[in-house]
Amino acid sequence: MVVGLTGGIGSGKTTVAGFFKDKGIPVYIADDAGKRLLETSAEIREKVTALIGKEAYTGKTPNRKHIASVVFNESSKLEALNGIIHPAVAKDFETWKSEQNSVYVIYEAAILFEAGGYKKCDINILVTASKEEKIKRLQQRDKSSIEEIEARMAKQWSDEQKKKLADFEIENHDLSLTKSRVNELHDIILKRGKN
Ligand SMILES: CC(C)(COP(=O)(O)OP(=O)(O)OC[C@H]1O[C@@H](n2cnc3c(N)ncnc32)[C@H](O)[C@@H]1O)[C@@H](O)C(=O)NCCC(=O)NCCS
Ligand SMILES: Nc1ncnc2c1ncn2[C@@H]1O[C@H](COP(=O)(O)OP(=O)(O)OP(=O)(O)O)[C@@H](O)[C@H]1O
Repeated sequence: MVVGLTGGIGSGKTTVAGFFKDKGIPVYIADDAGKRLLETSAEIREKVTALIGKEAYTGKTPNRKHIASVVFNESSKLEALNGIIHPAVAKDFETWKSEQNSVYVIYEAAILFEAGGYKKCDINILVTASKEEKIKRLQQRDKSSIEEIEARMAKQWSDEQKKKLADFEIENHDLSLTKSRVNELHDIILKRGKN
């Protein structure tokens, strides 16, 4: 089974994915794969340079801050970038999945619902936190400005929209409660795998 795991920026989805990993579950992080492919695929480099301009890369190294400043302020460019990265990530995930030996794997993606990836998952989990908590965590983690954070939030669906499509929610406030919820969902997923 493929279990999709998502949540808005700063909700704590990578932290939650880490708790599943601690239980021995293979975890694929689409954000990381996207970054790796942006760096290593010559085909993607060519397409992204054509879309964003020469400033997108310094040599072969992507200038992610510059790319982000362009796409999160211009929706058509974000859509085009998604159109370049998402099919490559989907292909990479299929290869990775075929190499795993587990009742289920976790597919962690920031825009699982927005981009439609949830349709390919057997179960979908949404990680939530309040807007204030998310902003506080991101400011601490990335030293991001409120404007940068809000520009990304504006490109994502609200939790209310996502909840309609999610099978389960993990409210991520207190980390020990989050961990217990992961244990509970792990048991539920294993049971489903047996049916
Ligand atoms: C624009 C890029 C270069 C910015 O890189 P950066 O290191 O600043 O951010 P990172 O990739 O770590 O993403 C951090 C968060 O930004 C948000 N975010 C990233 N991509 C998107 C997107 N396409 N739409 C909405 N929010 C997004 C998510 O909440 C994500 O968790 C990068 O995010 C990117 O290539 N995005 C487009 C491809 C994509 O959708 N990747 C994510 C899943 S494959
Ligand atoms: N329950 C929590 N209490 C306090 N801090 C937390 C909690 N959950 C996560 N964090 C911290 O908040 C930050 C954001 O968490 P994390 O990176 O897991 O979120 P994310 O949803 O994957 O973020 P992004 O959307 O940017 O990829 C991290 O520094 C993490 O250590």
